[in-house]
Amino acid sequence: MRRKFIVGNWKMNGSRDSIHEAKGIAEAAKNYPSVDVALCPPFTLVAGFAFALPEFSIGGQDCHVKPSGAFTGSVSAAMLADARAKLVIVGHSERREGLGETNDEIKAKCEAALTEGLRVIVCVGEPLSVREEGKAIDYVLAQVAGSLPYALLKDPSQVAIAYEPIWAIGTGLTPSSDDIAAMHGAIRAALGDAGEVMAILYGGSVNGDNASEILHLPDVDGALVGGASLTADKFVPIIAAAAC
Ligand SMILES: O=C[C@H](O)COP(=O)(O)O
Repeated sequence: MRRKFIVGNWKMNGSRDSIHEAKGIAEAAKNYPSVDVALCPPFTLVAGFAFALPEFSIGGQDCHVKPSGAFTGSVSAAMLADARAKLVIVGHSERREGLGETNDEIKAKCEAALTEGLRVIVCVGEPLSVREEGKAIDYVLAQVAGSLPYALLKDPSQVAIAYEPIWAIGTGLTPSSDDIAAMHGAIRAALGDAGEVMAILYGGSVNGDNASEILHLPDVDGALVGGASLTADKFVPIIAAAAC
């Protein structure tokens, strides 16, 4: 049985003072031991949060493919591990679409992260035009096939897929329950044996009101939450919904 996994992606939000929210979330998460909870703040806060909350999972939002070198502005998986991060998000659509990241780059980042002992969340998701053309499942399965480092998948539980339809991110829109279940089922089937243990998360406008319905759909093992993860009062109800 796969454990529910709820991950907060703070994107480019938060300051050192936000440790109060992170502590509130980490403290409340102890009340839901059946749920794995993690927070991915901006790079500047990773080490501070991770050292302040050693029992809790703090992660990065991206990593470079190389461990070190002349790559101005980049942070490696080895650096995240050194900062006591336990996981990293790769391939978020804000990087795929916004910065032109390719499946090959995302696969290499995934390999780098696994090599450093980090759990990896690989994001996939279709733009609205693809959904409207009726090609969303084919599009997402191609991203899954192209982004996962199958050769390195000795322990598939170290990898999670986050299905995030781009048009649902930060918009208040979500796919129908049937559409979410159909996509997650298709991803599960495509993963073969690895799909037995690999978590498949849903992301895109998850909040305290819709979390329970989404998290109890077939093949939905958790959520990647943006805006509603920034404060304990909004994020904790989503963790609680995963526990029920
Ligand atoms: O990584 C998180 C997702 O992009 C979802 O963001 P959102 O919950 O603000 O829609």
